[in-house]
Formats: sequence, structure tokens, C-alpha cells
Amino acid sequence: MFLVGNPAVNPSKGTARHMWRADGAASVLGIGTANPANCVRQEDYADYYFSVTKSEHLGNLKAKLKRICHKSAIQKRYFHLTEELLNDHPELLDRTVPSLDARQGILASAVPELTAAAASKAIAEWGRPATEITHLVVSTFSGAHMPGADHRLASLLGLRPFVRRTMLYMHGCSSGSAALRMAKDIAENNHGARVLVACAELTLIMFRAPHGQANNDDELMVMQALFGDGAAAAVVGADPINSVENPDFEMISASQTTIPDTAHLAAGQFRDDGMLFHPSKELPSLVRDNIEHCMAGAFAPLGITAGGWNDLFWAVHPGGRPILDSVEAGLRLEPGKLWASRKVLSEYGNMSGPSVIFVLDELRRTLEDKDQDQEGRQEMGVVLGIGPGSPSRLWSAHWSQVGETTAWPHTARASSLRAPHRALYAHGCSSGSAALRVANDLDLAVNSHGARVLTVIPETEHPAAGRLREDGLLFHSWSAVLSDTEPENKENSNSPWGPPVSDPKLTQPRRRPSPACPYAAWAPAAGQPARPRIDAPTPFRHPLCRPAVRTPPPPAPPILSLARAFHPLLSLPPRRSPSLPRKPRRPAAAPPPRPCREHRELRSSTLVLPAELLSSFPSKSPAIDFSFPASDRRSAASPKLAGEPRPNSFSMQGALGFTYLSGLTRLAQAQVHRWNATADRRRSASSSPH
Ligand SMILES: CC(C)(COP(=O)(O)OP(=O)(O)OC[C@H]1O[C@@H](n2cnc3c(N)ncnc32)[C@H](O)[C@@H]1OP(=O)(O)O)[C@@H](O)C(=O)NCCC(=O)NCCSC(=O)/C=C/c1ccc(O)cc1
Repeated sequence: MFLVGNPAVNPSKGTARHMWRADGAASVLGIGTANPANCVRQEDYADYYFSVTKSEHLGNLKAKLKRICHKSAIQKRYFHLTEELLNDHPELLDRTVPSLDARQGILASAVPELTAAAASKAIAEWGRPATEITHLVVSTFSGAHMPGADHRLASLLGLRPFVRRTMLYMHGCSSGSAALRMAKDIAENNHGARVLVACAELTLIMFRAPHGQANNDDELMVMQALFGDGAAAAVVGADPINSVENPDFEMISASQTTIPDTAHLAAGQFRDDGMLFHPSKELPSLVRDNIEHCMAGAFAPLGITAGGWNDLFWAVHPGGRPILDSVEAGLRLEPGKLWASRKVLSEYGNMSGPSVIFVLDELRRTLEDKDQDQEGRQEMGVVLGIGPGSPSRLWSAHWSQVGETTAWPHTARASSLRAPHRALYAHGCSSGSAALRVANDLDLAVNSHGARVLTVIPETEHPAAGRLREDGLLFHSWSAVLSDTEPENKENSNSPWGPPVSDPKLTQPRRRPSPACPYAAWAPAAGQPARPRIDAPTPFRHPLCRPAVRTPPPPAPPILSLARAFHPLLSLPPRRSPSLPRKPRRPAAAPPPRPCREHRELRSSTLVLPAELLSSFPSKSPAIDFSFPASDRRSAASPKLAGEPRPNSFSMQGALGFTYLSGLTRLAQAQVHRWNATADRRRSASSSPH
């Protein structure tokens, strides 16, 4: 659900945002980690790998894997994959048949379950109930499902249905620090927010048997020797409650730096036999040659200059021994500065995103010990993620992320942000509203002076809608709901979302008549299953789709046009015709569509909420953004400043975006129904003659 306002008539935004922001910087309030049970010692790994892949005959390759394992500085690693699982899924080893489906099937439950194990530890340490988590940021490249691992995790942990979920996919080894960076922005921008960050990676997505030809298997041997399975979670929030919450690290500043023309150096891609990662031999030298420059740029606004690196503590992503050596050399760090990263690499291997949270977990124990000794305490430190560029095509192919830095002092506060990017996948039809919500939650325009947020939702960049399979995207039983057309029309379409809106088929009469109220189709009839099935093709119409026959276009504010251009399903006024003269301000409002009374809340709506309901909300509901109408602006903005009680009612205005593929939507919908019913009752009671 996302509310938009017209800045021409709702200029109170700045005051309201100021009220809703946290006072202090975000802190890490709890950390938890988890690994699968199957542990393999690195010295045994080559024997184990060639035995389970039935490749014992490849003696030279096995000798190479032994050499690489020996040089990896890894002692042991944990794996979800076991011999039994491989026996049950022989396709995982057979390179002649696709295996993505099998991998996806296992990961659909394994990833959220391992993540839940880590997250429940983080929540227990945080000390407050899971229901008080307001935001969830989950990051993984181990599988791509819709709903994603975040949805299942929320259910496993018993989070509230209104928790704001965001999935980060394909951030590779920098995903842990990227998720923390996002959590910091959310926590600082939303008063009282408590963000659960959860990352998990299982090497099952990239495990495969050797080809048998040494040249083809070089990269495979490095992957097999390097990566391990793990999950890590952290609770992040600002303004900790003294008696309950115990912050470990305060997050001062977050930034991201990309090195141009390096997209090929740490690239990964989904294939029909799982994820393939290309670890370039140039990566260590790239890190060594660029790390100081990246750090200097990120830390200059904080007054930390090159040469002071040894005064900081370091949590560097343990990407591999040469990577850590390169960071050490590039920054001229004293030996031992990266001990925590080296320890995590040794104990677990490279777990990609979760690794950096494991490193923080190690570091904080030592910092606590040193605090007790009152010796050698370093006030400020750096979390450094090193990872691949964003998936090509979503962002310019010429840019690759190499550094992701976060500073973690215990005291000072500052803010800097440099061109960070986030890739959200598998949010399905709600991706437009999700991306806009993220931009709103992060409110970079407020958090970072001069920042401008680019929200990009290109349809063709969705690798996962329903589930990413060997044969492409699979919409599950939701297809009928998602499409504005009959299912068979979709088959002729090049786009996973069905034919474009301009398709002449859409202007022709539908084969079956729509119900009188187009929104009625969405509400399940009595005795019907809640989710319509594709094999029972009721003529569903996406409630937020614009009608096929368009009304004459009224002018729309630029922000709406922009949002609408990015998300064709967003219910916004139709596009301005280029032939119409542009009016400078206060465009005439488009007449809203008239859904029947029962379903009116499914469209843009203004709901007046009674004071009793409002008093049961947190100061900012995780489900709803309130925008104040101009008439209420003063009364809404002033009470907090004056210490007076909240106003009696808010108006919610704007388009409602629904997370169709989440069962939670129905709960949200039911809640809106209840609010409406209560409001109706109250209105009719107050208007009835005494
Ligand atoms: C343990 C290694 C593999 C070897 O140690 P070394 O000190 O370099 O030793 P050598 O130079 O003697 O190399 C040993 C052998 O390994 C081979 N090798 C050495 N790097 C290579 C090489 N990148 N290729 C292919 N053969 C090689 C090398 O050719 C040599 O082969 P041989 O002469 O036959 O023994 C070491 O190089 C190492 O840890 N490398 C991995 C570093 C690395 O790229 N880490 C990833 C960091 S970034 C990250 O984590 C991103 C994750 C990600 C995840 C998912 C995604 O989708 C996207 C991204």
C-alpha cells in the first residue's frame, strides 16, 4: 500500500516527515547467525566432492581442488547439501539435464528456514517480541521465488501482517552490507522502526559436478573450494529504549562506490543448471589498487583521511584469502587488523552476504571484552562488503559495485551517501509500489542532502514472477488475477505480464462479461476458494488496471506521470495528452472511478479514521502512510511539537497498491474493510437524529 499526494495541494510533507523521523542514528540491536548441520573439513573436501559427484576418475582435477583448498585459508565449511539429498536429486549432478527447478524446489523452504534460525536468535538478543519488528529486509541469491523468502520468513517468525517486506536479490557477496545500509536508512527515516535484516546463502544453487576438462573446470574448482552455507540476521533501529535495548554498534554513515567497467570481474547468472559465478583472477588486484581511493571518498565527509586506517576496527567481507590480503595491502593495515574476517573465513568459508554479519558478531565480542578492560578500544570501525555489479541491464552494464562501506562509531553522527543502488526482485505486481515505498521509507531526499532517488521498474528485468524456472517465468494459480486478458491471450505475448495495454485485443469485448462491479471479482464469493485458480478462468480484472477504453486524459502532476510510467498497474490518473496545454499548478482532478460501495476501498480512496482506531496505531503505522490534507495540516503538524494529543482524524489519500502475491494482502484488505465498516457505523450513528 502506498499513498501519493499532490505536492501542489499537500505541501505539509516536510513538516510531517520531520515529525516521523528518528532523532538519532541507527544502531545494531541484536545479531544472530546459523549454519546447516553438515560440516566438511577443508582438508577432506576434495575427497568428499569427487566421491559425491562420482568423479574419482578425474585425478588431475582432484589434485587441483586439493591445491586450491590448501591455499584457501579455510578450515571447515557447512552445507545444506548432503549425500542423501544428492541421491534423491540425481539431476543436480547430471550436467546434461536442467536442474534449476529441483534446486529452486529445495531452496524455497531451506533458505527461509535457515534464515529463521538466525533471525530468531537476533530477535531474542534484541529483547522485544517479534511482533514489534516493523520492517523486514531479506537478501539472497539462493533461489528466486515469488512470494520470496521474506514472505515465508515473516510467517515462520510470526511477524505482523503489516510488516514492510523488501527482498534484495543478486547483490552477491555485498548483500549483507547492502541490507544493513538499507536498514539504516529505514530506521533513521521512520520513528520507532525496528528493521530485521536477514541474509542467507546456500551453495546448493551453485553446486555442480565437474565437466571433466581441466580448462572448463578452473572456475568451478574455485567456487567449490570457497563458498559455504550460512544465514545471519540483525535487528536495526534508532533511538534505543534504555531499559530494553542494548545497541552493539551505532551506524554512522553508509556509502557505496562502484568502479566503472568492472562488471565482468565478479559476475553471476542464473542458468538452467543453477547459479554460475565467475571469480576473476583480477579481483584481488582490482581491490588492492582501488580500495584506498574508494575509502578516502567515502570517509572524507566524516573527516577521516587516508593514513588513519589503522585507528579503525575492520569488518571486511571474507571473500577469500587474496581479497583480504589485498585490502590489507591497499590500506597498509597492520597485520592482524582483519583478524575477525580471517577467523570467519577459516571457520565457515565465504558465505557471501551473511559473512559480514558473522564478522560483526566476532568483533563485538572482542569489543565488549576490551570495553571491560578499558584498553585498546577503537571507537570507530568500517564494515566493508565487496561484491559484484548489479545484474547487467537493470543498471548500466558499464558499472560494477566494488566497495560497500559503512562506518560504525559508538559516538559521533554524520551522514553521507554516494550513489547507492538497490536491486529489488520478485516483488511481482507490487514491485512498483514496493520500490516507491522503499524510496519513501529511505526518504533519501531527506536523509541525504541533495539526493534524488531513481526508481526503475523495467518489466523485462523480472527474473522471478511466481518462480524462475528452466523454461522461464511461471505464474502459479495467480495468472488469472494478474492479467487483464484471458490466459490464452498471454501465451501470445512476449511480455510476462501479458500483451501491452495498447494491444487491440484489449479494446475488443471480453469473451465473458465482467461482473457489474469490476472489483467484485477480486473478493471471493461465499464457498469459493480464496485464491482463484487458473483452470477455473473467471473473467478477473486486475483491480488496479486502468480500463481498456480510456477516458479523455486530464492533466496529471509530473510525479504521478513518472510513477505511472514506471508501473503500468499502478492506479493513477491517465496520462496527460501532449496536445493539452500544461497548466502550471493545481491541475483539474480526474473524476475517480466509481466502484460500488462494497468495494470502494480497492480504488484510490479517502478514509476518515476515528480517533479510537488511530490511538491503537504506532505513531506511524507500518502499513499505511498518512498524508495530511491541507485543511488539517496545521492541526496535524503542531500537536507533536506542542506536546498536545494527536488530531481526531487523518485522511488517507491516493492510490492503493496491493501485494497481490502475498496472502497478507487479504489481511490488510480485511483490516481496511473493518476500518470502513467502523467509520460507516460511526458516521451513520452521528448523523442519525437523536
Ligand atoms: C584459494 C585461491 C583460489 C587460490 O589461492 P592463490 O593464492 O591464488 O593460489 P594460486 O595462485 O597458486 O592458485 C592456485 C590455483 O587456483 C587457480 N585459480 C586461482 N584463482 C582463480 C580464479 N579466479 N579462477 C580460476 N582459477 C583460479 C590458479 O590458476 C591455480 O591453478 P593451478 O596453477 O592449476 O594450481 C584464491 O585465489 C582465492 O581464494 N580466490 C577467490 C577470490 C575471489 O574471487 N573471491 C570472491 C570475492 S567476491 C565475492 O565473494 C562475490 C561473490 C558472488 C557470489 C555470487 C554471485 O552471483 C556473484 C558474486
